[in-house]
Amino acid sequence: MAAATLARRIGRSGVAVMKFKSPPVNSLSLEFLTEFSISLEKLENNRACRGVIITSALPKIFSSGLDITEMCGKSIEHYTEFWRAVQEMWLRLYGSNMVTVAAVNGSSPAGGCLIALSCDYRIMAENPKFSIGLNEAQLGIVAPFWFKDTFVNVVGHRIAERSLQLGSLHPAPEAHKLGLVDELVPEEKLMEKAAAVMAQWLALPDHARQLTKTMMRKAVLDRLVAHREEDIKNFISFVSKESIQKSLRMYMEMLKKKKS
Ligand SMILES: CCCCCCCC/C=C\C=C\CC(=O)SCCNC(=O)CCNC(=O)[C@H](O)C(C)(C)COP(=O)(O)OP(=O)(O)OC[C@H]1O[C@@H](n2cnc3c(N)ncnc32)[C@H](O)[C@@H]1OP(=O)(O)O
Repeated sequence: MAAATLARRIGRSGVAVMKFKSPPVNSLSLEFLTEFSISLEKLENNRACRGVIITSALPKIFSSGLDITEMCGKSIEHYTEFWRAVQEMWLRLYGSNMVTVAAVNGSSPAGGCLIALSCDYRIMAENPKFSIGLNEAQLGIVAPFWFKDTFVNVVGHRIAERSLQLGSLHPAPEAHKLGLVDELVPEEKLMEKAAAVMAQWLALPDHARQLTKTMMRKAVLDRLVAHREEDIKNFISFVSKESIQKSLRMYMEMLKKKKS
């Protein structure tokens, strides 16, 4: 696959490093999501792999979230395939038996934030120009219940409610204060710190850690599994509305104008 180049390396420590590399902004296209899920599945099935560090190969951007062009002016069949791929990615990452550490080395709005939230631990570069959050409301769209559940499980109900309603993108220091990221480190120390955190988590017996993780996350995962088709239908009916299409088009235009 060409668009989403994901470098993987499993060291002697049993840790893979996955680097998003889909210029210009690592947006989560259907192709990217499919490749990401396949990569996770391969690592999950590799007994030599016990943990994965997820980061970006691009400067300043971890991931710009779902590829908005995948949600604009496409067919029902396309929306169905795209949303199933988004669900699949989350089910694999949030439900992973591996230790997952996000080394967030750039901005991470919406779907990018979901990826970080789905990991076991988040370390972010301490650059106030980098921001992270579920900003869907700013685009005139609504974060689905499982994005919300994942967010609540990290920061708690009150912070999630305020942040989601306002569609806030939190600069790194604020994200740390809110508990949205666990640690801030200078950018050049990010991978070193991620490896140290990984070693700490891998020092425990896998079975005890994995069963505990399942216990903590199962209810939220089961909720999407039980309502997967309904969630796809909701997405299609939401995104097919002309008012939503208009909001998405205006948002894309705003992004382009910002450049000129
Ligand atoms: C009732 C219940 C119903 C439930 C229904 C559920 C419905 C849920 C539906 C959807 C959920 C969506 C979640 C998402 O993830 S939406 C995506 C949100 N993402 C963003 O808001 C980020 C937008 N991008 C930016 O803010 C910036 O691009 C940034 C990432 C900060 C990088 O800035 P910069 O380095 O300055 O780069 P540019 O802005 O110049 O961007 C370069 C080009 O990339 C294009 N771009 C950027 N982001 C996206 C994206 N997410 N998708 C597609 N394309 C993107 C941008 O337009 C530039 O393109 P070009 O060079 O052609 O001008």
